[in-house]
Amino acid sequence: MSEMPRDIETAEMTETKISASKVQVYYGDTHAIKDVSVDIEARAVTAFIGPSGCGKSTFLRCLNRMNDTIDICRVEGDIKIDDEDIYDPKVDPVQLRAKVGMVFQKPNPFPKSIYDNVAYGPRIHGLTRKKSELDEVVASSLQKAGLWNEVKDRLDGPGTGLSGGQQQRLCIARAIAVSPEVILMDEPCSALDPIATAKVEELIDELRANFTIVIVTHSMQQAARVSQQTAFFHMGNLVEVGATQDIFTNPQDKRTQDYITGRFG
Ligand SMILES: Nc1ncnc2c1ncn2[C@@H]1O[C@H](COP(=O)(O)OP(=O)(O)OP(=O)(O)O)[C@@H](O)[C@H]1O
Repeated sequence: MSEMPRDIETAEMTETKISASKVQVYYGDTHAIKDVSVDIEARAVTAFIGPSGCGKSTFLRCLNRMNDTIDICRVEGDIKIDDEDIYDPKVDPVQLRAKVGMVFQKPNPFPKSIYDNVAYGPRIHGLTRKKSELDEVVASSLQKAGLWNEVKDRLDGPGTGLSGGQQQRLCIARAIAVSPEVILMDEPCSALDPIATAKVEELIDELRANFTIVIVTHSMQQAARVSQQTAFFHMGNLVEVGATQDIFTNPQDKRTQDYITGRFG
């Protein structure tokens, strides 16, 4: 039995990795994210759910400054990762995106070999000194992504020659190869069949031991299966955030309840 006082125990269990405060996002005149504040737990999976167009992907892209690449997009407010302001002019977005990796809806391997896909990040960031070290990073990233056994005999083959589910796990291996702390996933299973989806979900569950994961999903079943924390967005507002089990069994806001019971969305 734990001897730890309850409040200390709870504080340790919910270490915050990302803290967003009063975030606004505009695309030109469109106010896409409205005053969103949320803490994202370290080494856990947080799911962003909500109806189409509610701002899930926009908010996700704020977390590694991917919105910087959209000309008409303007982000205001504070986002800190481990207490560092990621919008500080001192922060190099390229370095930030190594620390906060991203996996997209459609698997997007580079037109290169499986090996070179995974080696790409470590090479451009100069993370390894010799070929044997790079080999080791490639192998361990593919192992962590649950793909090693399927590709170890064809590392020189093209990444695009893999099945859709394998390609998505290759993209996850590519993200892992630069040792990120956070992995953002924007509907990572929407292009996959149920078996490939199950494998990626299993992988997400394993990865949360070492990474902070934020996943946008249209599937409430998926959010319930893979996440520990769920945030419900509606029309640019963050309506409710909390433990996944509480959001799905005891939502506090009528809009959350209507969404999870399928009344809209
Ligand atoms: N590049 C862009 N330029 C202009 N408006 C955009 C852009 N990207 C998103 N928006 C607008 O911002 C709002 C939020 O879109 P976003 O894609 O973040 O929602 P979402 O919840 O992820 O939607 P979905 O579930 O359909 O992917 C929408 O009104 C959308 O039209």
